[in-house]
Amino acid sequence: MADRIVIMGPGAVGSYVGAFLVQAGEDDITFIDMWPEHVEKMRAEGLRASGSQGDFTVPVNAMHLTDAQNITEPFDYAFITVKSYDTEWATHFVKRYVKDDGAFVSIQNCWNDPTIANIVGEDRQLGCIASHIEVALWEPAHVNRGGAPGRDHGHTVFRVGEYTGAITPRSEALAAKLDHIDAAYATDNLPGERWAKLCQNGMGNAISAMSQLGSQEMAGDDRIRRIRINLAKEGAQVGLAQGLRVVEINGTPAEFWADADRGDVFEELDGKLSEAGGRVNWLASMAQDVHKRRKSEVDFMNGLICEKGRETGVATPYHDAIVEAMRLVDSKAIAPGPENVDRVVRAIEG
Ligand SMILES: CC(C)(CO)C(=O)C(=O)O
Repeated sequence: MADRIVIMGPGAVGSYVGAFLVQAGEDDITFIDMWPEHVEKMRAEGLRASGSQGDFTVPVNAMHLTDAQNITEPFDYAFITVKSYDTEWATHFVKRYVKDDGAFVSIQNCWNDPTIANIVGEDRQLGCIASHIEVALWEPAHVNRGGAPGRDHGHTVFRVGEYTGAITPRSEALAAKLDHIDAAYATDNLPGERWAKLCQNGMGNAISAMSQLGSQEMAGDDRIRRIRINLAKEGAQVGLAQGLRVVEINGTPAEFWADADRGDVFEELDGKLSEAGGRVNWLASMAQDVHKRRKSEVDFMNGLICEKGRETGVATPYHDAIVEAMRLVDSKAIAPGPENVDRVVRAIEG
């Protein structure tokens, strides 16, 4: 069925998803964004998607925030794709343009589903995890995917779940739309999926952001691998302590990460990480933000793991140190660079 979909805040993920949905030609897609040059260039030249899945440009309907007042026909879906710290106002802003029975889909990192559900109602909220999509918007109107397509190696990238839990015709229909881009499924386990992605981001994004090292450089550095294993261990322990059905984190069960203090488990995880540099030396989204001198999502990512750790009585010293260092980067008190890895090591290990 053709739906009217608005993509609210098309950064890298929103632009990538939107470009493919426009190309698929089944739905009517509108982009609303706060970056004037992005909107202007999309209007003038179309939206280009390049990288591991080919290179194409599609004409798109792109609007500045100030144009939205002219929207007359309400949308069936709003895909919320802004950074976490913009979720609240962006949801309020777009809500008036969505049908009363329309739905809101968080295609974001972190765990913004409760924030959106509080604004629109639980029964109108869905979350979509984009697992290992690896996309970047380095210039207006051009999104690039560095990561290998998940479908090629049995990995499901898009996981769509209702806030209220059960798989529904709506979550299945959305998964079918996203399956045009890469492998997708509907899930009845949004919190467990979210937490696994949070751990995946929590173990990589901030360390990449503060050091400005890419995925291959991080895979080749034994200190960074040790930090990352401990970050994943803490994240997995906190997720399991909350009673979540945490799905695999980077292809490995959460219980295994949680057990990383055992020497043999640590060795196995270390071996896996040393081989997981990826197809290109990729900068995680938080590293892209720091590079662009934008605010990071650290409080919504590692900060959330610390907060839930305190609630469940699980110690999170690595995440605490990461949050502290990233706040210094965010406030420009320290510059990003590889020396910040030593700062984190010193803060934890003395
Ligand atoms: C895990 C990773 C690095 C790729 O999907 C990501 O989600 C991000 O860059 O935020």
